[in-house]
Amino acid sequence: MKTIDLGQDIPGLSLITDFITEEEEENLIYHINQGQWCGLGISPNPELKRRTQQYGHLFSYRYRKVLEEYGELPDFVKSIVQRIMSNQLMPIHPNHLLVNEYNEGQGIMPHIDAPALFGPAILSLSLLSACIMKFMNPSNGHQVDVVLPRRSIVVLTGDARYNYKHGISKDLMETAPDGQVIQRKQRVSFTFRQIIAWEVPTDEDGCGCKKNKKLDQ
Ligand SMILES: O=C(O)CCC(=O)C(=O)O
Ligand SMILES: [Fe+2]
Repeated sequence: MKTIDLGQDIPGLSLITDFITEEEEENLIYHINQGQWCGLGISPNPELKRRTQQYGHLFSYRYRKVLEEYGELPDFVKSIVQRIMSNQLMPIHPNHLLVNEYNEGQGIMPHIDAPALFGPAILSLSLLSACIMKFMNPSNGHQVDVVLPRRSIVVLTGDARYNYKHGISKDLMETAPDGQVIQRKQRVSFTFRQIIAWEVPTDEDGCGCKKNKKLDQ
């Protein structure tokens, strides 16, 4: 495990490499392969252009609110959550786990995770394939590309969480700022978050984007 503080590029951004072992990665993939996927026409969240699974709570992208509490995060992530807490990566226990699958040619549009709904730390664990996460501050256009290696966890707090959009391109091949070429294969990510409210107050735009615009597809 090695912590890389990226605060010089974007305040509040850090990356921990080798956060999990290869055996742990295999075990996580084994368990999600037993789970129910949604997205790509399948409810809940049929409109998503990638497959997802949610644990802890069910968040609806269409209605931009939490619809249901499922209960505790599953046993197969308990040791990972303990590691998150013992390394003080989150101020409060995560109560939402979002699993995203990106096959070749799939990505996620630049977005800010709804500030009114999710807590101050957003963590994302990368499995099976590396990718580049693109950060962009809409108020000044500042852009930073960060390589997320396989089995690393990226931590977004402060500016990185609230003032920068993050997204992942659909490109099959990407070049990192250091010249490293990343060949995208199937990537699965585990995003750990704390749900702090079930819906955005009606007079507030909780996602940092235009009203009625879909949240983060
Ligand atoms: O796949 C990732 O690492 C990021 C996912 C993400 O940003 C999200 O679902 O809000
Ligand atoms: Fe996000």
